[in-house]
Amino acid sequence: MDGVQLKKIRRALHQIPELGFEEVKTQKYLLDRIDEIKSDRVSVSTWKTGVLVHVAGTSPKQTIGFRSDIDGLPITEETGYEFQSSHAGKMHACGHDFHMTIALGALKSVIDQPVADNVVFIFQPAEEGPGGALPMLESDEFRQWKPDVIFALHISPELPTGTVSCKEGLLFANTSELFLDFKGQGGHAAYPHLTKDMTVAASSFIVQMQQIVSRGIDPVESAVVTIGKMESGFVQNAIAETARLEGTIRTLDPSSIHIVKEKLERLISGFELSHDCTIEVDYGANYYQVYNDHELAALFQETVIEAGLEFQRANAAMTGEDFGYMLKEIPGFMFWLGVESDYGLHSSKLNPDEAALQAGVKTVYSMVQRLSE
Ligand SMILES: CC(=O)N[C@@H](CCC[C@H](N)C(=O)O)C(=O)O
Repeated sequence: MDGVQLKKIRRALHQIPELGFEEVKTQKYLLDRIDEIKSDRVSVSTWKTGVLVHVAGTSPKQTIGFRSDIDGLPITEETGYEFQSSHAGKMHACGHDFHMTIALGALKSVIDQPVADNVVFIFQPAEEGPGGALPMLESDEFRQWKPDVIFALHISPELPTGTVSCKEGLLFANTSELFLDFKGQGGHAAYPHLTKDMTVAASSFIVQMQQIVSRGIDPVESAVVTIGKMESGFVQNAIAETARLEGTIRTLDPSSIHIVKEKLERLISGFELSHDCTIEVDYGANYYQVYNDHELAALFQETVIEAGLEFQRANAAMTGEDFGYMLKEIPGFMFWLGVESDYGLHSSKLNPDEAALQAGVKTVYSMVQRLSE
């Protein structure tokens, strides 16, 4: 596919972002495009809102998997693009429109220029939440074409367009979502002494919880606790009886996440006592770390450089990815692809450079060819 075709696909996908397991239009769009390019060596299957495409190799010894996530985020787009999201309050703010486009481009390359091994393209729902990788991995649809080796990409706004970045070992963190529901006695704004103000309790909790990482985790380990959303109250002159905090916990060491949770629960008990309230905690979706296979990451670096693409060694990041579950079971790796955006991932103004699409397709196809030698 040339740059113009890739751009067209990316823009069409960009307009229809859907949340986890609601990717109905996205699935249809993918199936329509796959239908246009498929040959008699191609078999297609669906799992929930996801899609799997198997391309039979010319003399297969193994199956190579490439996975793309397909969901968007509950963010209101502010890019001002003429092709901006047509779904109010939803946006491809994490680049999954790029990931899908690159997967379709690489699929077309594998169909047009066949390789010896079987290749399966996996379009996986619900990466942002509640997590599609683990249930998909366990599904019959996935198991029928289970790859022997698997890889995936993520766009990187911080890297120059087309630069590929990877490392062996740990790439992404262990994660746990965090939802906290505070409940106490609300009342009139003029009578605070007769209430248990949940806005004050939740605000104070956010401040206190900063010490979990700074004083509870070994400084040579890394951890993050972020609250991304806070809700409380209904009107300016009433004291809120409920408050809700939504956030995420990230750690580089899988065991540290339990330490953070244990300290959080102690803090909750203390707050329930001191603020005379109840606090319910829910850890939502938990993702296992993305750990790249050493040999495959080295082979990938060699392949990228030989293909004439720019390569930069990556550092581990506190981002999370449910692709970690696939890597726990199947050897493989994940890599970053530079898209040089003025705004970062999960920004309402994320504006990745579409010139990276062709570099992405070339990278994926070169690695498929290399693995298939
Ligand atoms: C690459 C990326 O941005 N991934 C997301 C994964 C979200 C996991 C889950 N919803 C959580 O927040 O813990 C990320 O935020 O890192």
